[in-house]
Amino acid sequence: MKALPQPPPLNFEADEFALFLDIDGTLLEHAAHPDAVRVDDDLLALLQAAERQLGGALAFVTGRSIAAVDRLFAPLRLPAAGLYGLEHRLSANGPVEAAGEPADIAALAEEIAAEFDGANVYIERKGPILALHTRAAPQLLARAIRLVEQALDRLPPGYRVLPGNAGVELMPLEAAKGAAIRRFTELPAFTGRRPVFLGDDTSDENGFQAINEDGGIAIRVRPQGDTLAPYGLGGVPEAISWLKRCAGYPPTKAASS
Ligand SMILES: O=P(O)(O)OC[C@H]1O[C@H](O[C@H]2O[C@H](CO)[C@@H](O)[C@H](O)[C@H]2O)[C@H](O)[C@@H](O)[C@@H]1O
Ligand SMILES: [Mg+2]
Repeated sequence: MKALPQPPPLNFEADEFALFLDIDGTLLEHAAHPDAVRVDDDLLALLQAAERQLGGALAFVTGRSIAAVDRLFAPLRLPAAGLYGLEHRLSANGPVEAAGEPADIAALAEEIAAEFDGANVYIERKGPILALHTRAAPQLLARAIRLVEQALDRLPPGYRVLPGNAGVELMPLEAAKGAAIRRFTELPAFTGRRPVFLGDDTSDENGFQAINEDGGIAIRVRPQGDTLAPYGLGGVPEAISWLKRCAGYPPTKAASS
């Protein structure tokens, strides 16, 4: 694959951009368990500065639940689309439109937990989405994917399986980051701005597609294989550095006084 060019630095203060951020693999390095990632004070301060400069046009767009995002980034709260857009919080202090766990997904979660009893596989129950994490037991990835694919045949229509490098997720068809981003771009705080989306994963490609169609800037972090994003950044440190340049962070003494 041809190396992607780096995105040009943007001026977040220019009232021109709306920023959408994936979390894992984009802002945070991966860890063996979803709860093992850490948000440091520097990242929090960067996000706060960016939110201010963008006039509030900043949102997380993630596969995590919004409750999990809030725990991670406390005390910072941002507008967020969680569960690939099945959950929304349209403004920083607004209510969360949460998604519950259907009975058939609850039953499947119990069944799969029994299958992997004693194995180092983390089963994350996220309302209508079931994620099996095998990062700590890579030899079990193929079995996890097989189990979820077999389960798909027994579920009512409307679900799909999204295999990854370190796990597999079963999710409703309407869970898609592109639609999640577009929900924000219709809001007063975001509308009329050029959307910019940073993501690192297959599940972000649908977001890149929407961003491309809407004249925005799509950036894939640690690009591997095909991507719809025209720009790339080498990894989490490069993504953070680029965001810092765009936000002029940390501020120089003259700028902050
Ligand atoms: O859309 P994202 O913000 O990138 O979230 C995607 C998933 O992130 C989390 O899982 C991933 O990160 C974990 C921590 O590094 C890692 O242990 C796991 O293997 C990864 O899949 C989160 O737990 C999921 O719910 C998100 O869907
Ligand atoms: Mg990610």
